[in-house]
Amino acid sequence: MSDAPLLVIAAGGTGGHMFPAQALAEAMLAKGWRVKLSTDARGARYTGGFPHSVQIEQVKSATFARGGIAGKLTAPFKLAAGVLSAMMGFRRDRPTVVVGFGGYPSFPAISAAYLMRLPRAIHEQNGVLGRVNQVFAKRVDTVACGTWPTELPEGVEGIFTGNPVRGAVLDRAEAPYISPGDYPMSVVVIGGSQGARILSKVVPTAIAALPEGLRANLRVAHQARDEDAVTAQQTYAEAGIDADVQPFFQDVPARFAEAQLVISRAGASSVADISVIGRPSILIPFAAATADHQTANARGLVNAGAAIMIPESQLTTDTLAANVETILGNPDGALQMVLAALSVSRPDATKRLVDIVESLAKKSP
Ligand SMILES: CC(=O)N[C@H]1[C@@H](OP(=O)(O)OP(=O)(O)OC[C@H]2O[C@@H](n3ccc(=O)[nH]c3=O)[C@H](O)[C@@H]2O)O[C@H](CO)[C@@H](O)[C@@H]1O
Repeated sequence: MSDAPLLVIAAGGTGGHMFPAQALAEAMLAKGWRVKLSTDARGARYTGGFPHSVQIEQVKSATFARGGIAGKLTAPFKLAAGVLSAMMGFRRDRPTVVVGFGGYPSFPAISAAYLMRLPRAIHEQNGVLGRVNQVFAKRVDTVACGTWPTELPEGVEGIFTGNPVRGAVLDRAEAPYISPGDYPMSVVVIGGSQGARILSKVVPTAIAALPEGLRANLRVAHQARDEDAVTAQQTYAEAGIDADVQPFFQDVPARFAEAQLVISRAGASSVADISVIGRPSILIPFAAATADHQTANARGLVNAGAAIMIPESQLTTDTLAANVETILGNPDGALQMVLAALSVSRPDATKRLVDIVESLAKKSP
């Protein structure tokens, strides 16, 4: 067996937890470390992009949030079995450092690391700790935060690392910005990985309601769910707006780079992409997100003066149209928003995470 140091990454559930985990895995392999990933069946769906040399271990994950009464009753036993199995694995593998990225599948490995006093950290992507990260915030050496500020329990000091972003986003970090003016301009509308119904309802009518002079200059790229696409496209067409409506844009980084304005949900990665490329934005947090974490995600950009936040409850054609006009009607203000977004961005989030792992490794017995 190689005597290279071993990083165990524990993550799961959704892509939101898995993508930053993948970024760290790639960076540590490049540093000559071995990497193991501990996840569950749901998380395993997002492992396609992980390098082949990452050994993937599937754990049985248990959550109190699903599975009805039977699920709630058996969850503690499943969790305990998972922790025991992780401890046996750690006795064999002797990890140098363990890092959790949230989600229930990260519970067994971080618990085992805590019980065995192994150097350990968690990374939280959102501005509010998820349930599992909440449990461990006081029981790890380092709490790394993808969003800043993050609401942390009293006595816990987080480190702002940022959320790792894709290479295609980094390639366009600080892309030159053409301030709004009397020429063709581009607006990008995205609703997170699944698209957002409410944006398809309100954004096309708001754009259609803009003053003629402004509207005539706009091209819109709008991510819409299949069931909303036809109506959205029609509304744009009737208002004479050149709109490209798709269920998912593969080239969001390139489109952001060309955009004068982004209208978006406030998922952690969307916010990170907007910050790193540096674009003015109107953020509409998903009101039903756990602990309203999307509002917390938006706060950094809003406080810096880089974004306008519209709560879902206040999202109407009129409020949105007024805010779009405010941004696109003020070239200097739009440029200030770009600079503000860049001032709070963390394009080096992966490197900051690597630094944390390397400094924890010094504590390894
Ligand atoms: C509904 C919900 O609960 N969403 C959660 C989910 O976000 P969800 O996965 O929806 O969204 P994120 O904003 O974190 O990530 C979306 C990513 O997809 C990209 N993109 C989007 C649209 C498109 O057409 N093409 C494209 O490439 C964005 O640029 C971004 O990089 O996990 C995040 C991280 O825990 C949370 O912050 C979100 O609250």
